[in-house]
Amino acid sequence: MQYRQAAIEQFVVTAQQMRDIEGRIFAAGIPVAALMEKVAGLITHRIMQLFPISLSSPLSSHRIGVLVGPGHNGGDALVVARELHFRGYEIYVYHPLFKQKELTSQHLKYVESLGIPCYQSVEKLKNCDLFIDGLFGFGLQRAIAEPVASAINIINQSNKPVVSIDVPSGLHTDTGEVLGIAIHATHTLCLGLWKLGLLQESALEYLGKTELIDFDIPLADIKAILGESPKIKRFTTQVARSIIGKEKASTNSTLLPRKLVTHKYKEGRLLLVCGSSRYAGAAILTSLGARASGVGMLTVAVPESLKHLMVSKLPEALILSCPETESGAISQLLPNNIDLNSFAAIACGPGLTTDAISVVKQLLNSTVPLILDADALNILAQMKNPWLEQGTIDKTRKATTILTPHTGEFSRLFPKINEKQQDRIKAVKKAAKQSGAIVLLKGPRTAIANPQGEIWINPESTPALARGGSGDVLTGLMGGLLAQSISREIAPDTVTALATWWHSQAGILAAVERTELGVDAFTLTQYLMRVVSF
Ligand SMILES: NC(=O)C1=CN([C@@H]2O[C@H](COP(=O)(O)OP(=O)(O)OC[C@H]3O[C@@H](n4cnc5c(N)ncnc54)[C@H](O)[C@@H]3O)[C@@H](O)[C@H]2O)[C@H](O)CC1
Ligand SMILES: [K+]
Repeated sequence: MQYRQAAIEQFVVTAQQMRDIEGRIFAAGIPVAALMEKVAGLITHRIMQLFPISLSSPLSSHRIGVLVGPGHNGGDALVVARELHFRGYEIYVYHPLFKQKELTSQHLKYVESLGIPCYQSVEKLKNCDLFIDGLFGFGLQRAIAEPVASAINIINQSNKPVVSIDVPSGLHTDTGEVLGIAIHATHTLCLGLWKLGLLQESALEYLGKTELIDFDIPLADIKAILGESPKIKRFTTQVARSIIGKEKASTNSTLLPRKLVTHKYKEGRLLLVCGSSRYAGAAILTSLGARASGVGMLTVAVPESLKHLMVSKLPEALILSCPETESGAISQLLPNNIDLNSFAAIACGPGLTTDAISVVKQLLNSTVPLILDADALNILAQMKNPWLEQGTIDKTRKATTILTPHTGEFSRLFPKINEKQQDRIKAVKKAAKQSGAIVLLKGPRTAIANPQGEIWINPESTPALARGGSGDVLTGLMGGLLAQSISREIAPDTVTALATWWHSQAGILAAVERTELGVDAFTLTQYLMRVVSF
């Protein structure tokens, strides 16, 4: 059971893939009506848990308005309506005039025969305490028109809780965009497998709390459509656990478990290149992020004016003081006797300013796994070179390159890939293929793509992280994990996703304990240690 649950939670499907998977189980013999009964039974059970009839409050406080569309989403909703009716809830049905699918119209007929009031005007449901949205699921094909659009508007204005079945009606199942108007759900019960649209930024404000209702689709049928190793996956805590490995030390002192016999050079050598006299804090935050990763040896290259500050903040780190420009940026990367290729990984960018051009050029010519963030990305975007155009950055460098832009940096790096229009997941996939790098596109649902088209999505985060400095912490943390992963043979895109997961879990934990206002970047670095003992 454990294994199934962990696997199921990772999968992500488009509407077509869901249709194909369900087509297989129907072809294998389960009647559509039987599956609908099973699914709707699971939904009913969950709704009764979420909204129990408490004996103390009169039944009338459990008036439930059920919104029924013409397809099987509506069919689900009618079965739920019927079952809640038998369990004492007061049910009212709204079913706009549509040509209904056969099974749906049969269920409507039976619901009416039970004396459950069914209306074609949503006004009649205005005294309900709760709504169940069964208007459209993954069969939505076009923008929602009248009269359903007005009905949805009335429901949204009612400020009553709404439980959406499968997908909030009006959201595109794959891109998450709003087709005309969409239900603002307080809960979304996604059926069977997570729909891609629910992981898209544009959908987030419509979802409410999301959960998956597993209706026992055989794994073989899922893999027959998605493949043995699906291209798009959710990076869940179970995935993090599986990467960290069962042999985790019980002390959980580091995220990547260590052998009893080890030494600092075996736990990774990381070089950070960051900071400027204008942005000294970025160098500190990046270094604190790296420290939290448990990396064995940390070297930080900063402009000479920051050396003493950095030594005082990070006594354990080797601080390299570099010559600086008039503006206080690093002008020359390192004293000659430092071999860049002696590091397991390099991370560069936070607080660099765009004056540090020669630094980025020098790092690009190293043959070491390299993370470029912040101003290193802006410098890369300004450079007239083939790095980003011919899918060559990894081949030219003969080492992994990881780019970690937020939306603004992304559009400067990849101006032709306008991720605002299309879905961000498609955009980051294109960018990775076009550049040959691993590309992480930051956001409330950060997506990480490798050049082979495989994508990790971070399914859980917190608005508390939308603050200056939290990206610097991520860069340091990611660099530290990358440096340690080389000896553990964990793929760099997986390490990137692991760092993202760790960073957001720390943010979530900090927000719970200190509210979303209490998660400044320095505090975040302190919570990173708290996550490992999960
Ligand atoms: N496939 C199954 O048997 C199961 C599906 N599950 C549930 O059913 C829906 C998917 O059902 P489907 O009938 O394919 O489509 P919808 O109910 O999502 O859409 C309704 C129907 O409406 C038409 N339509 C599309 N867009 C519009 C529009 N803008 N305006 C008016 N009408 C529109 C179109 O013809 C659609 O067919 C899935 O989400 C689940 O809820 C069960 O869970 C499992 C069995
Ligand atoms: K729905």
